[in-house]
Amino acid sequence: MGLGHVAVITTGGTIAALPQDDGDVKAVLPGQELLKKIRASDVEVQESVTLGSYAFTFDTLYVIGKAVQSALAKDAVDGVVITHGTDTMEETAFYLSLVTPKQKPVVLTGAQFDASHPSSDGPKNLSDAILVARSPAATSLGPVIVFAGFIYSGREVKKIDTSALQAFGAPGWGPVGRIDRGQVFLVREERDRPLLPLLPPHRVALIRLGLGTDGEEILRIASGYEGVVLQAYGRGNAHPTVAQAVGRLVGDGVPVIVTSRCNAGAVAPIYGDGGGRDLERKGAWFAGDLAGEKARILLGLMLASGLSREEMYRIVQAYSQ
Ligand SMILES: NC(=O)C[C@H](N)C(=O)O
Repeated sequence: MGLGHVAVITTGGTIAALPQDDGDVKAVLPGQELLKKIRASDVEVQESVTLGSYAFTFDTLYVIGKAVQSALAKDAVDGVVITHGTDTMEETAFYLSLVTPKQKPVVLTGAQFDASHPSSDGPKNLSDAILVARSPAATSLGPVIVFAGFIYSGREVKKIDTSALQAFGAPGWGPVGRIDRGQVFLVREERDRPLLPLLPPHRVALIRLGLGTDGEEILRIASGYEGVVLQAYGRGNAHPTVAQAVGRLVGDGVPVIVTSRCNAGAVAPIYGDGGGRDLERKGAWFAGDLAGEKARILLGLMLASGLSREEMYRIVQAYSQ
């Protein structure tokens, strides 16, 4: 491994999980135990939470964000690794990319097989992540996920498989780099986008449309929320009554962002009769190929930051491509 002092912040997940007597698999291992399996030198460990990432809340994101920023602020630290459950890792990676200045590499990793498995992927993923955290060139990528030998952008990455070792992908784009025989290869750049203050995001409704989802349903689900993200069909289309619902929400001061329930590709206002053009006419913002789960974090953080609607719109544009 190359040189450089790395802070490893542990948060639980399958990489730190073991089967318990009752059969439940739970995140239990202390941070030092994860490191023992890879004989890494020049690494400090800091435990944050010890949870499956499915149990995270926006407050957990904030706690991790603070831990990352204080680790980055230490002169002795050259890069940061966060061990994390895979279920919501893409959301934490994106949240960190919204709030973390690009000073040093920030890398998230985890495992699909728990630590009791004879060939668990955790140790390899962790040593790859440390390697990337020691690569100054990775700084400009912002927070990334390193998994199964590949490096993914925090904006693009998605968990694509519930059980395969290749748990992550960046549909439509592919990885930004890979690790091979102890070397880090980067093939793409990540553009600079506006940063937001480190805060717990506000709650935003994330509504995935299914055939027949109508405007009334949308209003019922959205009731009480400060913001709404729709995972609409294809290019960003919906039943015509959904456009009326969007008009109502926007008129009441509730921002609405349109994303797609497709795995890859951007939304765009193209169709009429309830299509994206109608949603746009009613005031919805289109988020390109940003995933709905990430648009939810972005909108929640913008609402927490108290930005004007114009500033929010500009930031959605910046993150939509
Ligand atoms: N593979 C994993 O890490 C999944 C795990 N259940 C989690 O904490 O998200």
